[in-house]
Amino acid sequence: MIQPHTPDSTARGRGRGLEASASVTADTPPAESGLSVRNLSVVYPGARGAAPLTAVDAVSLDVPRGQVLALLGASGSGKSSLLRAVAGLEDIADGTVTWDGDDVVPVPVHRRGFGLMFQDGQLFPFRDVAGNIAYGLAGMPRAERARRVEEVLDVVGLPGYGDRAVTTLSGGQAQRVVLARALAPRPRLLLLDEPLSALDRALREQLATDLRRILKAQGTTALYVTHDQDEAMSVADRVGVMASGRLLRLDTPEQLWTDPGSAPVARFLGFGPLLDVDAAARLGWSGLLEGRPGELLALAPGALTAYAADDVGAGADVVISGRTEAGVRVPVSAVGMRGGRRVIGVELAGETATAVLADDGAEPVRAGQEVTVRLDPRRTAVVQA
Ligand SMILES: Nc1ncnc2c1ncn2[C@@H]1O[C@H](COP(=O)(O)OP(=O)(O)OP(=O)(O)O)[C@@H](O)[C@H]1O
Repeated sequence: MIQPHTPDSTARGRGRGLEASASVTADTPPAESGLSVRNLSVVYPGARGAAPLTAVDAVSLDVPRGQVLALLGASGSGKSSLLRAVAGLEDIADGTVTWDGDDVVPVPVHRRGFGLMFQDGQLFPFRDVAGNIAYGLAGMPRAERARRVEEVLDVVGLPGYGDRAVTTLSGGQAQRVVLARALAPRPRLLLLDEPLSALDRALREQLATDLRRILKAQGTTALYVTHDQDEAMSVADRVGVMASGRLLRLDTPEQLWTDPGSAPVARFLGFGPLLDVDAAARLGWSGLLEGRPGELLALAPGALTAYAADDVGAGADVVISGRTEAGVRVPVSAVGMRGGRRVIGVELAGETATAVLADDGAEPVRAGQEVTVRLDPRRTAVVQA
């Protein structure tokens, strides 16, 4: 049975603006511990007379020691430019980057004590696994170096792989070696740019979970760039959502899901449709927007359940603001499977929404027929337009 809805149970953080939702602002003093970025901008010169391009636009954020922060955003949103600027690989047009309160901008890349891991880690093909990992440990006594190589191979789940030729590794194993190589010198900050993007989905999911475990076990401070929201949410303590060079939002995965704050962030996380008060009223759901004038009701993935049978008495009633709402009859536009469950596309307020098909014993559902959809109010959020 779905619990009675109270507006605050699904839509917290009233009145959060885009700017107010980032956890630090340009005026916040740099943190005494860990990475602090203030008002950082990266501007690329325009090619052949074109206007310069602001790839990172006045971004401020902190990564306290031992925390993992993921930057999430669509292609071209400026994530890599920000990461590269922190690494020292890109000039900054404005702003500051500090570690433990010390300015690192004048410090050359290789002296920052930051480690880097990219999508294609580019192992040296002529060195074995141990040789690749030891590469960053020059200057360490031989025996200690060998011990550290063994240690990080254990950490990434490849014990005893030191003698293997890197050309014989699978894609997943190769990226584990790349991670081991990045971790070996114990960087004070690890910068990871789409480290799993070249892998297939199943491997990506497994490695994302492993990566989080490894980074947390090592106490690694990390900035992690990805366009994959599941990856960001599984790896990071906090997730920053970027669009057009700006940091729209920075929060814990849980808080982002319960309160995305604004329409662009909600859309990027996969919420939809986003209903204004009129559309919500036509569907009988306007109670969820009570006291939130001008804002939108955002439906999270899985918010809708569809019942094919005419008699949907078996389905749970939805209680919105003390009223029991009947289901809504809508036409089916598409049928399919997702994550092993039958899902259907339904037309809702001019948008196609996905509903999970309830196992109500009905005949197979076809495009064009009508079904009843019910909303789980706990899977909604109220966001600024
Ligand atoms: N060296 C460069 N010179 C000029 N423009 C660049 C350069 N690098 C990136 N850009 C532009 O800056 C913007 C931000 O790019 P960036 O690579 O930082 O985004 P991103 O979010 O990491 O995207 P992706 O996920 O595709 O890598 C894009 O419009 C891109 O075309």
